[in-house]
Amino acid sequence: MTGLTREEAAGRIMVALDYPEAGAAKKLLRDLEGIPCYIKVGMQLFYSAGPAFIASLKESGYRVFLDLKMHDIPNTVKGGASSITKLGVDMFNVHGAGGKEMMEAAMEGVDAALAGGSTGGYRPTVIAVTHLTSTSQVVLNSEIGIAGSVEDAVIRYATLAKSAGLNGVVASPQEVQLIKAACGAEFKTVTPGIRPAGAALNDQSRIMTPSEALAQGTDYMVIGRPITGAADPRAAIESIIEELVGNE
Ligand SMILES: O=C(O)c1cc(=O)[nH]c(=O)n1[C@@H]1O[C@H](COP(=O)(O)O)[C@@H](O)[C@H]1O
Repeated sequence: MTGLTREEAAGRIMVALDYPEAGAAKKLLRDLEGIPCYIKVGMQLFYSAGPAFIASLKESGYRVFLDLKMHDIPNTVKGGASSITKLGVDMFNVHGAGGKEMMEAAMEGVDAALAGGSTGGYRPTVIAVTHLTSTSQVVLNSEIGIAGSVEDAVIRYATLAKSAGLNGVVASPQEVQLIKAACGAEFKTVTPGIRPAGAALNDQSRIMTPSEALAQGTDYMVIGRPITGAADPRAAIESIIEELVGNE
């Protein structure tokens, strides 16, 4: 196997900008200047800073994953997907729990936006959340009421997402190999629940270290607090890149 270059390693990292407003997020971006990572904007920042912040990220040349986890009736998700596509993001997500028709509607929304021509024909990668990485086996069975293993439940959503025409899923790195086996190597895996050795778990449950996740074959690892909560965020991401370099 060939090792990753520093640039390739950085490109596998999606930094989660979980901040209350644009100013704090921009400070982090200044700290990370020159590192070619992917940027994830979630609901906290998007509900506050909105499309203007996405536009500023794109103008700065970042690849952007807009993580709004849509989960609604098909018609509403179709409209949401259309609006998101017009923002020109590189990736967005829906909840697999919305079902196949809802996921198909998301793809129709993308097509409708592209047909309108407002994105210059750029097609975003659409992925489905399987089971949140904060969900443990016990919570899945006892609280949510889904019987069986987390792995089986994740694979069910992944195969459903694939059959709906989506490009991949969000899951824990612990399920990557099963997803690739069930859905093919080209089906993207985006994995939060990444914790460098010794880092605080916070509210995550199904976790792995960056190098363990890479060894599973994950395409992208979403990392928030281990970088954004560090005293020196640039040193934190550099140390993760270092861990990944040469390790594919
Ligand atoms: O869709 C996501 O990005 C997501 C799905 C999931 O199952 N678990 C999960 O943690 N996330 C997101 O990934 C990020 C993880 O952040 P940290 O736990 O701070 O590394 C957060 O922005 C979450 O919203």
